[in-house]
Amino acid sequence: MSVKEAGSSGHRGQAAYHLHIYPQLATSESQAPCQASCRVTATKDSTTSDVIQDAITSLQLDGSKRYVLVEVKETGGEEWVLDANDSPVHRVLLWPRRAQDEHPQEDGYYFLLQERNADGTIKYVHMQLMSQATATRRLVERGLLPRPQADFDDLCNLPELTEENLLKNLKHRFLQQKIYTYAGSILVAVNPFKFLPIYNPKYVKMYENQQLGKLEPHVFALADVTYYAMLRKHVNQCIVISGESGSGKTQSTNFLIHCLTALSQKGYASGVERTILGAGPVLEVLWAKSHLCQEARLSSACAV
Ligand SMILES: Nc1ncnc2c1ncn2[C@@H]1O[C@H](COP(=O)(O)OP(=O)(O)OP(=O)(O)O)[C@@H](O)[C@H]1O
Repeated sequence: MSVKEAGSSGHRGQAAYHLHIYPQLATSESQAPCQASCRVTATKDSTTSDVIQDAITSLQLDGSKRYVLVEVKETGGEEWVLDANDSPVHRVLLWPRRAQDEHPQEDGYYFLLQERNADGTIKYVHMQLMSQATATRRLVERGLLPRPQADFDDLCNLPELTEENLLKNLKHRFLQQKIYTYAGSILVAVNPFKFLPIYNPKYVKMYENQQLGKLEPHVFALADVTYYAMLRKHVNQCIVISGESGSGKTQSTNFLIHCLTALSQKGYASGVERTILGAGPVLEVLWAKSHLCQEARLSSACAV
């Protein structure tokens, strides 16, 4: 992140800007890098020394040590050590417009706060990691590696399949109101507990006769491939819906039936859907009674 105009509250009535500064320092004992970042308010007249001083205060760093401010430009991985009298705000105003707004550090254009050694050279931490990251970035820029993707609509495409990555991906998508994610031909649904406007006839039409995975994951896509597989192969199809209590199985069944009846009727105002949905609870009871096993509560069936 870089700079954000903060109105005219700066020194001497000048426009003030927020500079985002990422410390790249090693703590003396563990040599683990310091992670926090800070936001410093500066004007065009603020020098690098002023900004470093504010960052030291904000990050509660050891003021007896010497620090440098390094401007990082993503393009080409350029890094520039600022002189004590340079104006960091002036540097930022030369960045592309989009880079001047707040953005994640991985999008480039930011400041690093690094420590100087006694001889004036910069004390680099995690050189290996940094050069690895720079090398990867350059390979991406040259098109030799795929661009890192923000989220994956199919969990099978995760670069590293770990529980943490999987949950992170589901959460990232959920926060963008993308409640459905594929895992191959399996559809994972995260219960939003609120109505989302993604179940109207427009969506039935959009997913009709489309290959699974071509469009954004959706329960209608599953209904559609099942319906057309039945028509093509003349074989009964089965959709298994599983999840803990309250996860949205009944709701998903209703959406599936809604889509299946719409596809079979080619009209959306049919009474068939209401009849099938109305029969659901009765079918569930019959199913549970005919399967007198311990898991009866967890099982239900609906034949259309
Ligand atoms: N896709 C969805 N969109 C909006 N709300 C949903 C969705 N799925 C589930 N819900 C909400 O979650 C509630 C619980 O869902 P549902 O009754 O389908 O769970 P269930 O898995 O069938 O539970 P149980 O196993 O206890 O019968 C619903 O009443 C509904 O409010």
